[in-house]
Amino acid sequence: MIRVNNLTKTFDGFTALDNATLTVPQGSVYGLVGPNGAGKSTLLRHLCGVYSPDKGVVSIDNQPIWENETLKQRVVTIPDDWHYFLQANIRDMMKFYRGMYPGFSMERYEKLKEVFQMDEKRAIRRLSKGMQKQVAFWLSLSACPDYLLLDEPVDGLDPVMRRQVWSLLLGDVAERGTTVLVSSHNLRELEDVCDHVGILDHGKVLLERSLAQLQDNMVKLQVVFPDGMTVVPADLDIVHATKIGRMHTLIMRTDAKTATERLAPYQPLLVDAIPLTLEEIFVYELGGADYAVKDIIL
Ligand SMILES: Nc1ncnc2c1ncn2[C@@H]1O[C@H](COP(=O)(O)OP(=O)(O)OP(=O)(O)O)[C@@H](O)[C@H]1O
Repeated sequence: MIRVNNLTKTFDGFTALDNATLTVPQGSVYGLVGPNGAGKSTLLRHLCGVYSPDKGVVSIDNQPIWENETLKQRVVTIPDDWHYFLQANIRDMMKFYRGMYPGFSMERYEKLKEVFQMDEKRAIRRLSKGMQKQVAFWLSLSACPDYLLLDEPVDGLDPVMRRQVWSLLLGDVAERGTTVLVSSHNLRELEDVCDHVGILDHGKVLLERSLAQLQDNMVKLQVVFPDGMTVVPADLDIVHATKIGRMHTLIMRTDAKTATERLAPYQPLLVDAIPLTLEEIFVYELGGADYAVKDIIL
């Protein structure tokens, strides 16, 4: 489990992380979402032990990661700007990873060669940006880490490779219990893969939730009320309502069963629960806050 408690980091008087607190449960895929400059990369650099906290605690499996060489061998990061030795080809970098990470599996490396289909003798600097990212995934997954930290991981990958990479990652989560923390600007991109989401803005974690919590707490219903009933009853806990013709679309802060029961006395002609997107849930969860939530996460 990853725990970040009241983490503060300041650069020359500028506060990049401001009392940030979050928890990434074991075996989860945690999406860290926030706009440019929110502090995502800075947080990830603390988690892989590159930065030391000014204040607060950053621990993995209850041990501080800072200057903890043994723990770092179980944590692999793919940063936004993945680094390689300038003259290295893929095989050279593989040897570097194999030396760094005791969990590195040559068998996995050979298997993944078939997925990524690249000539190991190719100089990495001659590869396209997207191909370099593929190499980063190839080597990182071969290292069989317990924790995988990904900064904007699929940027630069084509749609087919994105799907491929996500399927490999989710396979590792299911089979090996790998814990994945993934940062992104875009909640939409994380919708299908994350089971936990945290929102970071101006160095603060605005909220974090598990998907199960999110899905149980809010419901979207399409409702048609009987003739003559044009106004939605005020006693329903409605966070958002729209109407097209006779069809009301209601977002209510409860679960689908309770919502249907509460609508029953009004004898609706139709009640149909439809899925809420993660974006909708976050927008309405944060709806009362005095900032442009949509600008933060969409
Ligand atoms: N080494 C540094 N020195 C000075 N300021 C820094 C440093 N690293 C980060 N910052 C500042 O901290 C803030 C957060 O930066 P960070 O790179 O963590 O944001 P981010 O959420 O990853 O952004 P992006 O989505 O654009 O990559 C920014 O204002 C950035 O300028």
